[in-house]
Amino acid sequence: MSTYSRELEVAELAVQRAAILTKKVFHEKAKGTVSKDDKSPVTIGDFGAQALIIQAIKKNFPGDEVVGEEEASTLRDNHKLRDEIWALVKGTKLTDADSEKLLGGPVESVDAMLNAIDAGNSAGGSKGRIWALDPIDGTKGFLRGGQYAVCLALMVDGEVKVGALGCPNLPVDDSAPLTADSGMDQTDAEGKGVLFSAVFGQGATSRPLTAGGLAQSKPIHMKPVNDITQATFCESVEAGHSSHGDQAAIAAKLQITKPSVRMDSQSKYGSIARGAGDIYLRLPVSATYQEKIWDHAAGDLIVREAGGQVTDTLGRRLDFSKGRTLAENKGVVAAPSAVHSIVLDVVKEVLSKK
Ligand SMILES: Nc1ncnc2c1ncn2[C@@H]1O[C@H](COP(=O)(O)OS(=O)(=O)O)[C@@H](OP(=O)(O)O)[C@H]1O
Ligand SMILES: [Mg+2]
Ligand SMILES: [Mg+2]
Ligand SMILES: [Mg+2]
Repeated sequence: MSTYSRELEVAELAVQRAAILTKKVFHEKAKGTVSKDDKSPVTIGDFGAQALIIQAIKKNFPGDEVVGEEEASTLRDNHKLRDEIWALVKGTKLTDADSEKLLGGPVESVDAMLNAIDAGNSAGGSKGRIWALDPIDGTKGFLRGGQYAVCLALMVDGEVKVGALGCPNLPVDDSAPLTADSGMDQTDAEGKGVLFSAVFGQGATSRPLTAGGLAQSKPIHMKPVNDITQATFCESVEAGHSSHGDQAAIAAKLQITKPSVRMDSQSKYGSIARGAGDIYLRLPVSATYQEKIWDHAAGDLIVREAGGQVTDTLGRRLDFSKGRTLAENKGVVAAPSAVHSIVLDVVKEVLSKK
């Protein structure tokens, strides 16, 4: 057995099972959205997916810690919301009985569900085995029928070793053209949904996210960029999450002519890793915001294993060992290794003029 093969299998199945839940939530009218302290939305899908994934991790690797985005305090006070989530969580399982068994079976009770959600409270850091979990990345995209991702990564002593990204609204076909997703409902066309994964030193793969699809793994690679002016770059939908203005200035300096592709979530990392796009730029808007490790860990590994380089705007590798946030990094620049330094030089030039 190759290194981390069991962790990879558990991660992939856990992400696949969580995506069954998130798809169900999308198709139900009431998505149970509440606002968090930072005004960002969280839905019954985010809580339910976090419970299912942490349950699977704890059953298989009881000593591991989890840095998860959500926590259960609002649910302990709001029983209506809690019960809606419980109905979802207890009704979600994989169709393949052996796979379901491998995940450790269903969550036993409401209390076990709340405790699983709260077990995502690790402080992170540079020692030991710690999973980074974003049960729904791109919650706004999820709500509007755009891109979102179920994201899970294992870090060992601060380095990402395993990553899995479930993207229910991306096409399965690695060569399908990349399209902007703002405002349109891309959900649930038959055959949609891709799972990207990677193990450190073993390459990156994609396969259908659906039942049975996990056996159809194919290696993925970033597309060689021979002429950077023809490159496709992706960026966040929300202008508050990355600077569209700085990104446009960088593209203009690189003489990139194609318009940017705006999509929510780590589906940007998956999309460039399989060569559907080329470059992902995330230039900071705020001087104080620290990126969260769960928004980047799986994508960082998948892009690097597909032949890419990922750094911040100063050229430093993303450092996942600093706790729950990327406290030592500013922004993200991801591109094929062969052209990363060309892009980074222009990023620095544009930022230095501000
Ligand atoms: N101010 C600020 N700056 C940068 N990033 C922020 C900021 N606020 C939030 N977030 C995080 O952005 C996550 C979604 O990132 P995306 O690239 O998908 O953004 S976007 O929704 O398309 O704009 C989103 O992840 P989810 O909460 O999981 O959806 C947030 O963690
Ligand atoms: Mg969120
Ligand atoms: Mg996120
Ligand atoms: Mg999230």
